[in-house]
Order: sequence, then structure tokens, then C-alpha cells
Amino acid sequence: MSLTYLKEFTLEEVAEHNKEGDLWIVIDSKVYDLSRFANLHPGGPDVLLASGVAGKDATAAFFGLHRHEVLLRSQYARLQIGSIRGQEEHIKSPEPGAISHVPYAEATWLTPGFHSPYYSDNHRRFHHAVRAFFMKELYPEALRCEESGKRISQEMVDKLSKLNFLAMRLGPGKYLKGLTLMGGIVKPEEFDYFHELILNTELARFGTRGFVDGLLNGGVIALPPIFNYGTPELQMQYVPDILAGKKYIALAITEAFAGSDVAGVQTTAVREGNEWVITGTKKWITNGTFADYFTTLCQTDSGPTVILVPRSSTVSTKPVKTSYSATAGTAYVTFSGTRVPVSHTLGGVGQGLRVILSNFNHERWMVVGTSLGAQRLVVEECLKWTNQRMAFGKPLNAQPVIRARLALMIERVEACQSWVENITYQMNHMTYAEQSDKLAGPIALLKQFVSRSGRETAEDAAQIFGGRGITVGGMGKVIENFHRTSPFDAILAGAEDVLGDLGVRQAIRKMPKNTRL
Ligand code: HEM
Repeated sequence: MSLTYLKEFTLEEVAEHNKEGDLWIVIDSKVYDLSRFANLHPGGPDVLLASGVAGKDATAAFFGLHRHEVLLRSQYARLQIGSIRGQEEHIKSPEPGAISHVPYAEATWLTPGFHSPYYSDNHRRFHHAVRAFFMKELYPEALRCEESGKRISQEMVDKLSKLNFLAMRLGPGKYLKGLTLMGGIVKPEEFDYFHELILNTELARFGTRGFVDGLLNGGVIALPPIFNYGTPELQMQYVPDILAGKKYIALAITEAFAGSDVAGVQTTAVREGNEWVITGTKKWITNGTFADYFTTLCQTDSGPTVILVPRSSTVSTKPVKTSYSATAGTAYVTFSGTRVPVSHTLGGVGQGLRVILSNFNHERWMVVGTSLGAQRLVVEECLKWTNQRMAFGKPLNAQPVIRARLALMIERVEACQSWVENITYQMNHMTYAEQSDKLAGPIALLKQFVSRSGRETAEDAAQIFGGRGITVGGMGKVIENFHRTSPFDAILAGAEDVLGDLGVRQAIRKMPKNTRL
């Protein structure tokens, strides 16, 4: 709101308006007329009429109870009638794309005065543009969808598609050729896994975990088998519309019968002439409620096989209600004798496990990125809250027990960041085949470590925020969402315990035969 036509007052003038029907207060040098709003105030009128509040500078009281964004909402911003003569506002809203100056709120490479071997100026420009776009355009949509449970709007998908968002989320690859990425900031041949990591960590800053998965994650995990194993004809037929955001795709592996035990899936594909006939069910399929296509793991006479299945009258989906928002489109999918041409086989009959397992590396690394971004946001929220919240007459961060929790949260997020960046660097220097061979174990261990760190951080943050950490909306909204949804990071794309075991088994497999103590 422009201050140019607002009046200036003295604190003495404000003090005269301190009763029901004539109630002004000051927050951060701005004068608000709450005379009519008092009865509508969600915290009730009495707290506003209290002697330390009515007609007074209520800045500290306000920020102990509300997020700054409350004052920026148009219906509240218009309550401002002026400002205090000679005072300046201190609490500024960040410019879209701006870097936070709260310690540890940003990764080292974004922190002024620090250095990193991994990121170039191009990564920095890319980061700035991504954060600005996300906060200006995507964040309001994230809040709306997370609350309503509706899928992302086509209008937003169209905007994202103009930036070639989904193509970028697939990582570096031939599908980027000829595309204008993020308005041309990065050339397709320059785009690397650090650019993609930036996208993943920034997405998580919305504090809306369900929406993050609703944001075309189905495409991120279901398209690579088509790129890596589909025929050129199949790619031509399906990929352009999916990348353009006109059609949607989901990865259909898990079943009520089989989760981490992917070899145990019971959906069958029986060959009849040049067609597969597919029968069975899939559960927890992200984006499944609105997907047009399903990259589906089936059992055949010759073993597990991945088949691309278009939605048809013999495919039905219904929502699975999970503890995060329905905006993710989590579905129960039923194939009732669904007929698909044999040309839709991805990676050869009986080769399904190889296709799925190699695809998992990128998916797990993606989950790691979003978990990391969310953890860093949680650290920032906790540092801010403990600094502004007064308890026992002092800021919360004056309490040693609170500082001890903050220390652990910071240590974890920095450890996660360093390991993720190391693995990302390896990905940049390996072919897909090398990644499959060398990184399956490290990525599995990394994911176990990051998701477990996330759940420990969620627990610490909930203790720090108290009741607000378990309340939807308001001061602790980010903490509540992360506390409720961080288990998704520990389960999706491979349960934590299974991944830890996978990592160690890979290490055992690669032990030199001739090694002894
Ligand atoms: C421009 C002035 C104010 C506006 C627009 C405003 C708005 C709101 C809103 C939207 C909420 C709902 C919770 C949230 O979204 O954060 C709320 C809750 C509340 N407000 Fe205010 N408020 C104002 C000033 C104050 C002041 C000066 C106090 C002083 C003590 C106060 C005390 C409370 C309390 C106690 C709650 C309930 C908090 C909770 O449930 O955790 N408000 N207010």
C-alpha cells in the first residue's frame, strides 16, 4: 500500500483512540484503525481493547501472535490509515526472489560472503528467477490447492509449461534440446542437475507438501522409462503433449499387495496377439486421479514388465485419502481387462525390475531435494519464531533447551545439504548407466539420512512451536504441515529402512574379494 496519501500522526494522537468503537493501534510505525474490525477480529475484540494494546504501539504483541503476511492481506492492509511521524517501518516484506538474511535460512552457496565449488553465476541467475516466479505466481496457487484439495489449475500448468518446467524437472537430457528454459536464462546444453536441485529445493519452500507432489510429480517419475526405454514412435506419440502440460501421466507400481517388494506386484498383463490385456489394481498412485497415462509395472509369463497404459473406459481411478492434501491426486487405479498395443512395452518383456530400479535413483534424489528445501525453511521459521516470541519475559531463544534443539536442526540441514551436493556433482559427471551402477547405494543411503533428519527436525520444530506446531494455519502453519507430511519423504520412492538396507547391500556387493583386516 502506498503511504503517499496516508496521514501522519503522533503517538499522543493515536493514544486518544483507545476504546470500543474508536480503536487505533500502531504496528511497526503504521497506524491501524480497528474500530469496526475489532468485532470481526479472529482473536476477538477484548485482546485489542486491553490496556497495553488499545491506542498503543502493539508491535511486539502483534508479532508474538501473527505472521507478517497477515498485514499484507488486502482486507487487513486497508485498515491502515497512516503512519507515525518521524518513524520508519523496520519489518519489510521480502522482494520476490530475494535471499533471506536469517542465518542458515539459505544454503551456503546463497549466503553472502560464503563460497561453493558447485554453482556458477548461471545457477545464481536461475535461482533468482525461479524463486521470484514461484513466490509471485505459484505460491498463492499452492496455498489454495493445498487447502481445497483441488488439483493444480490448467491455467497454472500452462504458465509453467511456457517455462518448460516439467522438462526441466526431468533433469539434463536430450528432451531439453531446442526448448527455451526459464525464459532463456539457461541454455538446454548448460542445464545440469544443480539447476534441477534448485527447482526441487525451491518448490519445498511453499510449506505445502501435498501440492509439491501435485505439481506434476507424476510426470517426473513416469516419463523417464519412456525416454530411456520407449521406441521413438512411442515417444513422439505421447511425450510432446505431456511436456506441454496438455496431458498428464503417473507412475503405477505400488499395490495394496506390494509396496517396497516391487517384484511382488499382482497386476497381470497377458499377451493376446499384438495386445496386452491388463488386469489388476494399483494403490497410492501420485497424480493418478487426473492422469491420462500410466507407466505401469505388470507381471507377465516372462516376468515383470513395464507397459505404458492410456486411460480408457476399462481404467478407473478413485482418490486415496492420505494425511496430506488431495491436491496430490493420490489414486487407487483399477485396470479391468485393459487392452494396450504390445508396442507400449518399455524396456523389454521381463525387464521391468531393471527399468523400475534404475528409474528410482532420480526419483529418490528428487525427494531428497524437496525434503532438504522443506527442512531449511523449517530451520528459518524456528530461528525467526524463537527470536520474536517472548516467554518467561525473554525471547524463546534465551532458553538453553531451545538453543540445543536449534543446534541439532542446523547441523542436520547442513549435513544433508553437503551430501546432496556431493551426490548431485557425481550425477553431473556420470552417464545414466554409470549412475545406475554406482549411485543406487549412495542415493538410497542419502535418502534414508535426509528423510530421517527431516522427521527429527519436524519433531524439534513442533516442540519449539508448541500448540502452534500442531495447528493448521497461523504462526506455525509451515511446522504443522511439515510435521504431518515429513513421513511421506520417508516412505515415497522406497521406505527408509529398505533404503538403508539397499545401500549397505550394494556396498557389500562391491567389497573387494581380497580384502582383509
Ligand atoms: C491490524 C491488526 C490485526 C489484524 C489484522 C489481526 C488479524 C488476526 C488474524 C487474521 C488472526 C487469525 C490467526 C492468523 O491468521 O494469524 C488473529 C488472531 C489473533 N489475534 Fe490478531 N490481528 C490484529 C491485531 C492484534 C493485536 C494487536 C493483538 C494483541 C494482543 C491480537 C491478538 C490476536 C490473538 C490473541 C489471536 C488468536 C491467536 C491464536 O489463535 O493463536 N491481534 N488476528
